[in-house]
Amino acid sequence: MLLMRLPGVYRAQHDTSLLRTVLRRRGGVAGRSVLDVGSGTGALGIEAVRAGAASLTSVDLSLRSVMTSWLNSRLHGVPATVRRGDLFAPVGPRRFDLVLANPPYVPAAAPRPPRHRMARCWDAGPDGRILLDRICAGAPGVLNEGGALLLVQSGLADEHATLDRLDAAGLVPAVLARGRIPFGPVLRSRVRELRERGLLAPGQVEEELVVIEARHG
Ligand SMILES: C[S@@+](CC[C@H](N)C(=O)[O-])C[C@H]1O[C@@H](n2cnc3c(N)ncnc32)[C@H](O)[C@@H]1O
Repeated sequence: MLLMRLPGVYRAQHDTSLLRTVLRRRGGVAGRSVLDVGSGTGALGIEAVRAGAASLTSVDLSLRSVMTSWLNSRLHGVPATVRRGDLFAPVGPRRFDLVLANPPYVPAAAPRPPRHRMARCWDAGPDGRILLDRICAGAPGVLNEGGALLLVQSGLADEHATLDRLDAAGLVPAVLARGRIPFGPVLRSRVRELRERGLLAPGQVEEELVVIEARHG
């Protein structure tokens, strides 16, 4: 898929493509309303509309990402409502049949995600869970009955915590897919720190990506 990208916007990567593949294979998108939260280039939402989604809303905290999502949706002839803001806040009381999320999930030394800079696309606090936990807690409030959240994360950010939190929020979670990828530049630069913190096994050079589905009702 051809996507334009303003500087500072997350380039669609392995996590994006794993979630896109699951979306294609899983089906059940035709006629559904879709929310793409943390949309970046808009790749996931565009994939959903190509699979027949009836409507698409995209949200990102970054103005450049919002502009990029909007431009890519026009480039691909995909009607989309694009909003800037924090996670689910910009959609108000609206609910959706499908919520797609590839949030920041990389463990970082800083206790909070950065307010600016590219690192906002991946850094998510010491355990990598700042955004994941908020998505787990907030998802029931934006899902229609019978709807589902499809989320991708790294195994380094504790997939069991995600499954537990989704369950605690009243959703029914399951792992749909896994993929192993070599460390990218961000993880390569943090190997020593992550080993010292026990998040990486000695000799570990690959990261596991996990796609989790959580059904509402
Ligand atoms: C890993 S990138 C994923 C981008 C795109 N969905 C993809 O799969 O290629 C995470 C995105 O989340 C956005 N983001 C970070 N914190 C956010 C927040 N609190 N609310 C909304 N979006 C956020 C970043 O700007 C970035 O575009």
